[in-house]
Amino acid sequence: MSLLKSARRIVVKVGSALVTNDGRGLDVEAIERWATQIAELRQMGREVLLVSSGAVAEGVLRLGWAERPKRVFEQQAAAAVGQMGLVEAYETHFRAHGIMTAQVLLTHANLVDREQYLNARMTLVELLRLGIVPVINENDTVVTNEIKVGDNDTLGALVTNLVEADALVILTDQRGLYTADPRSNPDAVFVAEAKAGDPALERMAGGAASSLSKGGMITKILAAKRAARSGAATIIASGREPDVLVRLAKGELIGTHLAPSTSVMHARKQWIADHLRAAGRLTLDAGAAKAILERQTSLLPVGVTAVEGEFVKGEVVSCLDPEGNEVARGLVNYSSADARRIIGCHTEEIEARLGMPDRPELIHRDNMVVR
Ligand SMILES: Nc1ncnc2c1ncn2[C@@H]1O[C@H](COP(=O)(O)OP(=O)(O)O)[C@@H](O)[C@H]1O
Ligand SMILES: N[C@@H](CCC(=O)OP(=O)(O)O)C(=O)O
Repeated sequence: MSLLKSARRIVVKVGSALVTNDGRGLDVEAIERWATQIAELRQMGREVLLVSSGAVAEGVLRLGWAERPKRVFEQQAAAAVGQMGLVEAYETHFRAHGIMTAQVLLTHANLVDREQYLNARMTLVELLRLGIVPVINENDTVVTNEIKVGDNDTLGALVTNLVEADALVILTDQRGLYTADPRSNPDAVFVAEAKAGDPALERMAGGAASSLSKGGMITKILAAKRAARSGAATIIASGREPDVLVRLAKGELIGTHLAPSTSVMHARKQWIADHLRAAGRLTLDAGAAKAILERQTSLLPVGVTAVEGEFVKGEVVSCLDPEGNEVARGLVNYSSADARRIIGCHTEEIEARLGMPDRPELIHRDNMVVR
């Protein structure tokens, strides 16, 4: 049975190629169809948030450029132009069903700052309570390559976790996941059901098919793995399949269904796991890495052999085993300068090194997510 049948709160993500009719211009008929389907979902008692790509692709078209520009400031200009087209189209077509839309542009920085994260969550939940469909995109105009989420499959998963949605539906230009990219492998076999997070899926999925899109199938598979941590199911399906959302919600099996595992991460730990970049890195000795992996213990300074990067207390840092593999991430109790002074120390030596008593752990287990 479709994983959407019992989902009450749903994030729907639509990709650039779909939204812009393969780069020919905003596909207003497709937008009209999705609005009609989402209106019907709402009548079925479901809450829907829409994550829409297409700002850059539409902007490129409106500006008369031949292809997606390489330079960041040109992409940002295109996004600002194209986003106008997106919101206008969504607002018009949802209004025809008596539904208001709200534009929400998010950045990675908004989602890692705890206060902004909680604010974004409250705002989105309030919009849903008011019966509004939030239309979400990355705020491309203000983010640079280094600090952006980068693709809307990942943004869709972050939003799913943020609002604790039950399901993420990724609509794209393929039926779903195949064992290899069907464009270049005619023998590829369709995958109807799998477990989100299964590493075999990552080996099947390739990159984006055209310069219009960013992610490809791999970001969709990784998005499913990310969304599964908060217990959400992911469905990858064709946005061109007639009535796809409504049929899924009624229980029909369409597309690839990726079920979450049964263990769900606590919301606060989820927020830590959804930091896409760590502010610094701690290298652990073999004993500390093992204790964290096997017993989920706190990280004490005595088990750390090196500190890389500059960070302040409370930032997210990555913990590496002696071979350099990430074993955990967590909120650090010390700045990088203080951490460098106490690594290798036993707890009773910390006070002497720093001149004052402080927390015994570098990262407390409650603030740590084991990979
Ligand atoms: N294993 C796979 N199964 C299906 N599609 C794949 C696979 N590997 C790569 N792809 C490609 O991913 C594309 C969809 O991703 P993308 O172009 O980023 O779309 P969107 O704009 O919807 O995010 C497909 O058109 C397909 O060519
Ligand atoms: N924020 C960008 C998203 C680009 C993107 O992720 O595209 P896609 O891989 O088609 O979902 C835009 O609106 O153009």
